[in-house]
Amino acid sequence: MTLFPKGGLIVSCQARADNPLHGPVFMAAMAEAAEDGGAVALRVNGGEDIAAIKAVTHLPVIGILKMFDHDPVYITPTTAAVEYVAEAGADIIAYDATFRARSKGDDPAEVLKRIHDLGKLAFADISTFEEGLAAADAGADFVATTLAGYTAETAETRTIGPDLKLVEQLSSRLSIPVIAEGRYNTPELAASGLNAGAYAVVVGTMITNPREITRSFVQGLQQG
Ligand SMILES: CC(=O)N[C@H](C=O)[C@@H](O)[C@H](O)[C@H](O)COP(=O)(O)O
Repeated sequence: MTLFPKGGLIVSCQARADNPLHGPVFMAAMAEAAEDGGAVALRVNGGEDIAAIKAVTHLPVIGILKMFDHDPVYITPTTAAVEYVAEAGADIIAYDATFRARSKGDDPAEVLKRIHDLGKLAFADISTFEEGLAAADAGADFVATTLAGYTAETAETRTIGPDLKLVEQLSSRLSIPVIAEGRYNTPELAASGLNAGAYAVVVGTMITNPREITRSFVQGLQQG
């Protein structure tokens, strides 16, 4: 069971507290725009935004709770976070499934179990091939390349664009859907994620973060 069709676009509607578009009113509008534009699912952070978005769209929501006080493992790092995201109405719950040591928070196996116990699908955010295999072995329903380039181990080898090689490696090995996520900043790159074998592609910044989109244009102009 996947809840959304193969080959589709998942739009991540997230805005941190320092972003002028922070808050459920703006995120719900983003979600409606994404649905109108043809997105097949949404990725959403926090209970308020998830509930607001579930009220205005029909799309399945991949919910997360970012807890930066649990850094470096901040994406839904506890079973309590899973309960909160489920309660808010998420259909699928994404969690950090990297091998990183956790000073706080729960073991990823416990987080995964809680997601399934609550009747939700588990979306494993990983940064390496080995983490992807381990997450699939553990019973995750999706494996996503979300954290490739964002962990201490992968920062040095971070690609400027998306990590297509990782998508290719995981897709040729796993039978569960592999989701391409992270730095798919153009429609062409998103298509290349599917060509690399991804089931679907998540795009965030370049659709729902006008401040970053503006910065990329300004930079383009400065570079002439
Ligand atoms: C690393 C991390 O925390 N990624 C987050 C996960 O929820 C989001 O900040 C990203 O926007 C999302 O993964 C989509 O990626 P991009 O914005 O590159 O299209």
